[in-house]
Amino acid sequence: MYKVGITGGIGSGKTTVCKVFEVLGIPVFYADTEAKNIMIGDAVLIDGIKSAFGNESYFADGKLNNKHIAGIVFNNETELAKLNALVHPAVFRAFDAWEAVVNPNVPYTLKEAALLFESGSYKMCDTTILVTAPTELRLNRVIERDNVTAEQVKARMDKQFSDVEKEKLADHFVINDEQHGIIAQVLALHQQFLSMSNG
Ligand SMILES: CC(C)(COP(=O)(O)OP(=O)(O)OC[C@H]1O[C@@H](n2cnc3c(N)ncnc32)[C@H](O)[C@@H]1O)[C@@H](O)C(=O)NCCC(=O)NCCS
Ligand SMILES: Nc1ncnc2c1ncn2[C@@H]1O[C@H](COP(=O)(O)OP(=O)(O)OP(=O)(O)O)[C@@H](O)[C@H]1O
Repeated sequence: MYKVGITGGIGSGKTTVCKVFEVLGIPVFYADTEAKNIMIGDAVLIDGIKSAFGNESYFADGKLNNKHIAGIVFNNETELAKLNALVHPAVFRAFDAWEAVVNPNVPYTLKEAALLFESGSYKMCDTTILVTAPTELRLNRVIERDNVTAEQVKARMDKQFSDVEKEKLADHFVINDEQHGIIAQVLALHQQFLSMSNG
């Protein structure tokens, strides 16, 4: 099945863009959401996370203490590498399992991942989309959405490839600023992917 990877820096709007593809009937695998599901469902991973970041990584009811983990990893490269090494292989496996049961009649699938390029998982996709927006707009979107500080968002931006680095690796682009509408851009890409997946 033809596989499209989609990524973009924090707050670029990749999830919002994926929702438009979903309206067109395209199944989307959300790697960030899946990562969170696995982190509360996989006993081996839970143990690994507790030994790396402490028992307070989980609340008594089993929910993930995102703030606790984020506070450690986004301020320390080594700790972030540790978390990525624990979580990313499990997400790759979850994607393979998802793909094996997806409706075989769909023309293509989308894999949404914040770290598509950083993790190397773009190499498993047939083509890629990069969603971009100016840094200031991304910052403001995330501050509003997550009720966090600019410094917290910048700490995550610093741990991701810059848009310049990502642009070198991406095949297609969606500009999600205040001047460009995303719907027309998605429709145009959809037409291209339909012809690619048929050919
Ligand atoms: C540290 C955690 C618990 C913080 O949870 P929180 O709810 O605050 O953030 P959430 O997961 O919704 O991510 C929001 C955004 O933060 C950025 N981000 C998340 N993880 C990472 C990472 N490992 N490196 C760089 N940026 C990241 C992305 O832009 C992402 O879209 C969580 O992000 C996590 O478990 N990350 C590790 C898994 C991962 O790498 N996920 C991303 C790709 S699979
Ligand atoms: N074109 C737009 N117009 C208005 N609001 C938007 C637009 N695109 C995204 N947003 C808003 O900006 C915020 C960030 O968008 P979204 O969650 O899609 O980004 P993301 O790239 O998936 O972020 P993250 O990397 O944090 O997961 C959301 O609250 C979303 O509703």
